[in-house]
Amino acid sequence: MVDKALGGAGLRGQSAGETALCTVGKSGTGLTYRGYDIAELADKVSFEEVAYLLLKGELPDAEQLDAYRSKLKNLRGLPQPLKTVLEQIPADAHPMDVMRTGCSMLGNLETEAGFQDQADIADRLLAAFPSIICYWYRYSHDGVRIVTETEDEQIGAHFLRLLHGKAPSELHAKVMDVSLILYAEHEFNASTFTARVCASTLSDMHSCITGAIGSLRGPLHGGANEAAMELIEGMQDEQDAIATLKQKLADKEKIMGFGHAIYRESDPRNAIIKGWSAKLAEEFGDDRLYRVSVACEQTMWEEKKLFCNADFFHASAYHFMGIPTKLFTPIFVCSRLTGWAAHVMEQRANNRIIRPSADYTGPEPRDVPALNERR
Ligand SMILES: CC(=O)SCCNC(=O)CCNC(=O)[C@H](O)C(C)(C)COP(=O)(O)OP(=O)(O)OC[C@H]1O[C@@H](n2cnc3c(N)ncnc32)[C@H](O)[C@@H]1OP(=O)(O)O
Ligand SMILES: O=C([O-])CC(=O)C(=O)O
Repeated sequence: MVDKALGGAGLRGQSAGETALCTVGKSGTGLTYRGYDIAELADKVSFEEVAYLLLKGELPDAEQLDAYRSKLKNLRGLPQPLKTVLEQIPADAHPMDVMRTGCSMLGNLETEAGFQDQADIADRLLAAFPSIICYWYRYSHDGVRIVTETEDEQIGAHFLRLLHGKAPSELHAKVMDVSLILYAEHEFNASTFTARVCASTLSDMHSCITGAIGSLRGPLHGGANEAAMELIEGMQDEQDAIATLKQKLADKEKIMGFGHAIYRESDPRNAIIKGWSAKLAEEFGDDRLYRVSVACEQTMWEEKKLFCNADFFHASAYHFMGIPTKLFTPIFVCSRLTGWAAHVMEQRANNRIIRPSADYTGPEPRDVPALNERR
């Protein structure tokens, strides 16, 4: 029998294809990448190892990991025409639009000549995305042209160094690494499905990823981490959090960072990022945002049986690390690029154009009236 919540509109509960990349809501804590449980990956490996796992099929051995990290480090520079484009984008642009333009522009400069290039293009985007967003942000907000090549082994630490102009603390580097792991892959979510639909027409990698960025931008998907931050930053304390949420629920407002299309009781990524947010709050010295977040979590469960998804505690965690709210969803892009590209490759390897049918609800067949007969 179809779970009511998983039936109906939005293709909910319907299989739209096969994947060997990920399971959501099935085994272990409820999320696996190529068979490995998310909790174990977040505990034991780095984001570069997860990227390798998703893009190349297996976890790397020590030698492969070293070589992969060196390769990515060498791909962090941006071509001058791309920097010139980024310098034209105003400071008040939405950073997700910057990501979309950056990816698309790179597609003009480093076009995928054929599918034999796909793995290299994916690696290039993985290395270049933090450079694109931070180059634009630092130029448009601080007036500096940053050097995007750094010696950081890990992409999370590299991102924080580009953003803040100094090496991150060990704790911040660790949390960024875990965050990138948590966001890397999630089966047939809206943005990944966008990438696969585009791939199914045999389009190029940059087009698939550019489309996926557009889908992730919305507040019902990746944009929820920014919306969650906007919600909690106005809350003074736990009592305020409870009262605000009850009012919003009474007004039938959607609370961003809660609920999920597939999970029914919890999102396994939440407990992990929540734990790191608690540690960051302690270090930050002011735990208000953590406390109000916990009050929101309890209230939403008591009132609606709705739970925090991956985005909710990411808001406080990123804030504690000094990351501006508008860069939250671009970080998601820097991570999910791995899942998107892996899905594009998987789609290409066993492709049939994705073209579902629709249930027609329009008028019965009729004659075209002459112009002077139309009202
Ligand atoms: C990384 C990610 O992309 S995770 C998702 C991030 N998005 C958000 O956090 C946005 C807020 N959440 C939502 O809008 C939804 O929960 C979605 C988009 C994630 C899933 O949507 P759906 O699959 O349609 O949700 P679902 O079928 O479980 O909804 C059941 C009921 O709960 C309500 N509901 C679901 N989420 C919320 C919420 N966050 N706040 C208030 N009510 C909610 C729905 O309106 C629906 O009510 P109804 O039956 O009266 O219409
Ligand atoms: O799976 C979904 O629908 C949304 C989500 O959590 C993700 O993409 O990480």
